[in-house]
Amino acid sequence: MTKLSVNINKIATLRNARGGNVPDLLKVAADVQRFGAQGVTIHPRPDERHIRYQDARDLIDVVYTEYNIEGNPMDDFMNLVLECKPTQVTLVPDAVDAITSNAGWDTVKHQAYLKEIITEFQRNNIRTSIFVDPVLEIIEGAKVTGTDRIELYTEAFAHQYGLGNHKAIEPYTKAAELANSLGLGINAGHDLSLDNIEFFKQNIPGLLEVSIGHALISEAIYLGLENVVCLYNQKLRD
Ligand SMILES: CC(=O)[C@@H](O)[C@H](O)COP(=O)(O)O
Ligand SMILES: NCC(=O)COP(=O)(O)O
Repeated sequence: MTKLSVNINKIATLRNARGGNVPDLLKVAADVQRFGAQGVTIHPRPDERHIRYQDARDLIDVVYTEYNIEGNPMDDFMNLVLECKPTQVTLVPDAVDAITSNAGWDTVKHQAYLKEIITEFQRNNIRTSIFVDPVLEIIEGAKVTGTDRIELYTEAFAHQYGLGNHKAIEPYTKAAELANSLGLGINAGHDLSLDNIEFFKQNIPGLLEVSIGHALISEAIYLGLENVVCLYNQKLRD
């Protein structure tokens, strides 16, 4: 069974739009777990445009499944993760002004840097995962960093699959086979959705966890919209 970790960034985006506490991020985190998610993911960004650093702290008492914090390991992020002690930290090399995560690590070029950071998190009993493209040298480089897991960056797969190009899965399958042979755990995420998740899962041996946010929250809106419009109409009847 592959674990589903729900990324709740978008709930915080919606909350921040009005400055209050609707929707309630902590309630959503509690609810997704009650509904069956095996993990909660957040990606606090330096500008706190969605998840705030205080949210990461408040979630410690709410997340009783796997708590996964993603981000670029700059000093503030490192300190936050070491304070929160989540189940897993996922290191993502995104620029401060990136709209969303848009690249995996170059695990060859940044090997010494990653090794040092990974060692620090592991010393604090935090499992590590690093965000990578499905490139064989990059997977080999990831092994040398000492990371427990990799997270396959699935944007390219999701995009191509949406265009009908099912062959786009091939580099991911090969990367997963190599990761398995090297003893690296495999996570995956970015733009996974109800449309592509089944095919992805079927083609990735040993897929331990997927973190899904943007599509899942959008799908929740669509799948809940009919119900909510009906509920309003019931209350508005003469
Ligand atoms: C690491 C990754 O793939 C991300 O998808 C991410 O956590 C989403 O971040 P945003 O919600 O800020 O786009
Ligand atoms: N690690 C990927 C993640 O948490 C969610 O990415 P997305 O589903 O919002 O694209």
